[in-house]
Amino acid sequence: MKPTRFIDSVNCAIEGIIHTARTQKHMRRHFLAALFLFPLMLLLRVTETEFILISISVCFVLFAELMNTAVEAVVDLVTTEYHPQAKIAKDVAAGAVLVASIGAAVMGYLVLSKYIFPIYKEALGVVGNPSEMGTLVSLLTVVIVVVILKAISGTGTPLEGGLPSGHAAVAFSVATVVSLSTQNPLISVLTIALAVMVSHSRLLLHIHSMREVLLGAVTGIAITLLIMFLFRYYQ
Ligand SMILES: Nc1ncnc2c1ncn2[C@@H]1O[C@H](COP(=O)(O)OP(=O)(O)OP(=O)(O)O)[C@@H](O)[C@H]1O
Repeated sequence: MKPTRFIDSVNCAIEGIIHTARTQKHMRRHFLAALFLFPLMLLLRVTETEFILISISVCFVLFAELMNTAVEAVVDLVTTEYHPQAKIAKDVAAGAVLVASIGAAVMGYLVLSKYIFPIYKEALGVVGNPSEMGTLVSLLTVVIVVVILKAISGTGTPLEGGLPSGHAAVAFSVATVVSLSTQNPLISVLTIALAVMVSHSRLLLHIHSMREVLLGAVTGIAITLLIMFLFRYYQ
């Protein structure tokens, strides 16, 4: 039935949002990101203007996702068969979400990096610069531990597949070493982005599952930090 009262219209709008959150995993991720972001902004004591800028970016992403879901519903109503025009409509709507998300990520970076980077730099300083020997030993240890874990789990071959992902372990180990060597948060973020891309490629190639990649990343980071600590302690 068509709503006649204002309260009914608001109810319908909220139902639309709930439907989107229930059916679209991206919307749930956007909501989770927002849930994490708002307390973080309060914790970091961002200025009022910065709070407004990030809030607008977050609303814009949610808005784009709602529009994307509406376009998908209308297209599916018209046809569930493959149609080039249907593809264009859905792809353009998805493009809108992508543009809004990139905008929000850039805004988040510009605003939050100046609060987070000094804390991150301090954390890197706690572990300190790795020595050449420490770097070699940590990389070698990561490879050995990965092979042992693969043997224990009885999955994959030493160089491909299985638990954990060796590529993810080495990529994150290298990212950790580079982060500690440079003590530069921006370079650290960039190398971590590269490590994430290496790990993601293993998922795309269906060589590893998410669990294997995550365990690989944790193994790479944990072992590298441990070896760096040990070298610092005994030198
Ligand atoms: N009827 C169709 N005709 C042609 N291509 C289609 C059709 N339906 C979906 N597609 C293609 O599949 C993609 C995903 O569409 P789908 O309806 O599955 O949305 P979704 O999985 O919810 O995606 P999104 O991540 O964008 O929300 C579209 O971007 C489009 O390229």
